[in-house]
Amino acid sequence: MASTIRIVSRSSPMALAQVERVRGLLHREHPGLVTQVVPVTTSGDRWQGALSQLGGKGAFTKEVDAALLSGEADLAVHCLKDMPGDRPLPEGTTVAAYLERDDIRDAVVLPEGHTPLTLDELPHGAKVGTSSVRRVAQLADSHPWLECTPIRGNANSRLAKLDAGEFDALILAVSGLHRIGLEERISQILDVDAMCPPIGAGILALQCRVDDTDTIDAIGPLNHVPTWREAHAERMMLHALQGHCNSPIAGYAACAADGSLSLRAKVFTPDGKKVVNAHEWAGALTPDELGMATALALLRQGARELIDQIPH
Ligand SMILES: NCc1[nH]cc(CCC(=O)O)c1CC(=O)O
Repeated sequence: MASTIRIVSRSSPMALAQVERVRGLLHREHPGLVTQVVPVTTSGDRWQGALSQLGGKGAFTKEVDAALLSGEADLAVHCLKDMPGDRPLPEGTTVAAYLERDDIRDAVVLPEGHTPLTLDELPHGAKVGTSSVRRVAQLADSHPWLECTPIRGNANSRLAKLDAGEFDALILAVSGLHRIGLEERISQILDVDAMCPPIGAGILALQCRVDDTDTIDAIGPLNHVPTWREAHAERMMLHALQGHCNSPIAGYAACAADGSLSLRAKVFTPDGKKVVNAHEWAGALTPDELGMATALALLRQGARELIDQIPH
């Protein structure tokens, strides 16, 4: 069993909070274990422009992967939703555990001290800060009077821009706000039917080297099986769709208490006017097979054309 585990982390408050959660779980499981944090800055953190101009995929994971593969660190903690979905993990690494899933919903946040409002109550032309093509597409259709405006940076810096008056509202993940201790900033939680979450929402994935059996053994007890099943179904669906970073894709698997697994998924046009929608139950299928079946259901309805028509 490992005596020390070095955990590579981006330096945003959310990333550091995620690492602290993993350290807490590891220390509870293995009281003698020593953990260390190895900080990195990724190109996605440095670049404030559109992610598509950065080669898009992997902007937040490239430097983290390098630290793992070079042996500078043993473990990486990723938001699953930020892991590239169109390509396999870097050769030599694996996700050896998924932590129990947090809230998958998005929330509306208003400037500090503002009276709570729902999206429906925001005035005509209100500036809503979000760069997510998934959020923009759904809002364009459901709330056409709002003006989505790009915003980048970590959640804390986005909130600072909101409080400085640059935006009238933000859309942020409920789970992320909890992780940085700012859930009291939530003005409205958006139901999954109103704002379908991204693939992998609220899931932390623990990545390590495939040959590092010490670390794999140490993190094994942290794996949450229902989350693992949901993650596999969602990720296979995303992989089979072969989206790009401008394709509004949304969806979530749900593992019920009796173990039955379902997957709902949607692909939108950027203006949200057209949507293809699938909802499949696993029955006897494995999570991967459910993901593939759901992707096929979307492709039969024209998802490929929809995705390929979007410039990227
Ligand atoms: N794109 C940044 C990011 N990556 C993961 C989360 C939230 C936590 C999660 O879903 O795991 C966030 C912040 C946000 O979208 O508000």
